[in-house]
Amino acid sequence: MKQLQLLRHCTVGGIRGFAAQSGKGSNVQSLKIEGITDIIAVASGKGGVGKSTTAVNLAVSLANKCKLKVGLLDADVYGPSIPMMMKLHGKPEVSADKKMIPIENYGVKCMSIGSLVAEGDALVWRGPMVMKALEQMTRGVHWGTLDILVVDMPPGTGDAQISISQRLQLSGALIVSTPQDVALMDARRGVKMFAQVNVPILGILENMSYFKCPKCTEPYYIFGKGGAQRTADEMDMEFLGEVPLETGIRSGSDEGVPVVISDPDSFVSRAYADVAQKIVRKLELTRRQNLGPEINL
Ligand SMILES: Nc1ncnc2c1ncn2[C@@H]1O[C@H](COP(=O)(O)OP(=O)(O)OP(=O)(O)O)[C@@H](O)[C@H]1O
Repeated sequence: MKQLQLLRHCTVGGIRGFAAQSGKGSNVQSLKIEGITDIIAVASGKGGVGKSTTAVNLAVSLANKCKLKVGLLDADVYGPSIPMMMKLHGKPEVSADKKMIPIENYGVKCMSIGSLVAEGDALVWRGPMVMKALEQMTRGVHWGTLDILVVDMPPGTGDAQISISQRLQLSGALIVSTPQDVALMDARRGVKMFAQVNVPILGILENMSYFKCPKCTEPYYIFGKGGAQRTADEMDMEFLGEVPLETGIRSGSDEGVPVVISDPDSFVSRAYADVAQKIVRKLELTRRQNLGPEINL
C-alpha cells in the first residue's frame, strides 16, 4: 500500500528498509535515531539564501505530495526560524519518560533547537553545547516512525556543521544557493565539507533564481541566473531546479503558512514538489548503489 502511494505521488519505489550509509567507518559517536529511515540535511554555505524556506516547503511537500511520514528538525543554532515558518506555538510537551513530543503542523512533526533556549535569550552556543542540544533533539524526542527527517542546518561550513553531519549519519545533503558568485563559492565549500564526512550530495537548488512579479508577463532575470546549474555540472552533482524570488514565498514564511500549503497548485509549489520527488528518487538510487549488485542465488 505504502509503495503504491509512493508510486502514485512520487513516481518512485518504496524507500523503507535500508540503513543510511554515510559516516561509515568513522569513529564519531552516532546519534542515529531508531525508526527513521533517512535523515537529510538542507544546507547552504552562505546565510540568508533561503535554506530554511526550502527545508519547510520540501518537508511539507514530502509529507503532502509524496505521502511520506516526515519530520523537520531545526538545527540552525544561529537563527532557528522553523517555529515561525511552520506556525508552531509554545514549547514541546514532555512525556512521562521525559522525552519531548514534536509539534505537528501541515502533516510534519517539528522540533526546533531554539526551543531549548528561553524566548528572548541570546543564542550563544559554545563548544560541546551544540552537541548536547543535538542529542536532546534526537534521542530526547519521541520522533516515532519516519520515512524522512529533514534537518535545517546552520549556514556555513564550520565545526558545528561538520559534527552535526557526522553524528546524524545523514543519508544525503541538499545544497541551497542563490545565483550570485559569492553564494555559489560558499555552496562549493558546503559540497566539499559533506564530501569530507562522506555524506552524498543529493543536489543543488537555485533559490531566488529570477523575479516574476504577479502582473508581469515576462520574468525579470537576476544577474547570474543559471550559476547553480553550472556549478552542478562542474562538480558533477544533480541540479534540482530553480525557485524564483516571489513575494508569496516570503509572506508565507512570515505568516507561518508555507506557500505549498497556501497555494499548492502554483508554479513555485510545483517546483518544490518536483524537488521532493527528485530527492526521494535520489535516496532510492543512493541506497541501491550502497547495496551493490544484486546476487541471484
Ligand atoms: N524564493 C524566495 N522568494 C522570496 N523570498 C524568499 C525566497 N526564499 C527565501 N525568501 C525569504 O528570504 C529570507 C531568508 O530566507 P531563509 O530564512 O529561508 O534563509 P536561510 O538561508 O535559512 O537563512 P539563515 O540560515 O542565514 O538564517 C526570508 O525572509 C524568506 O522568506
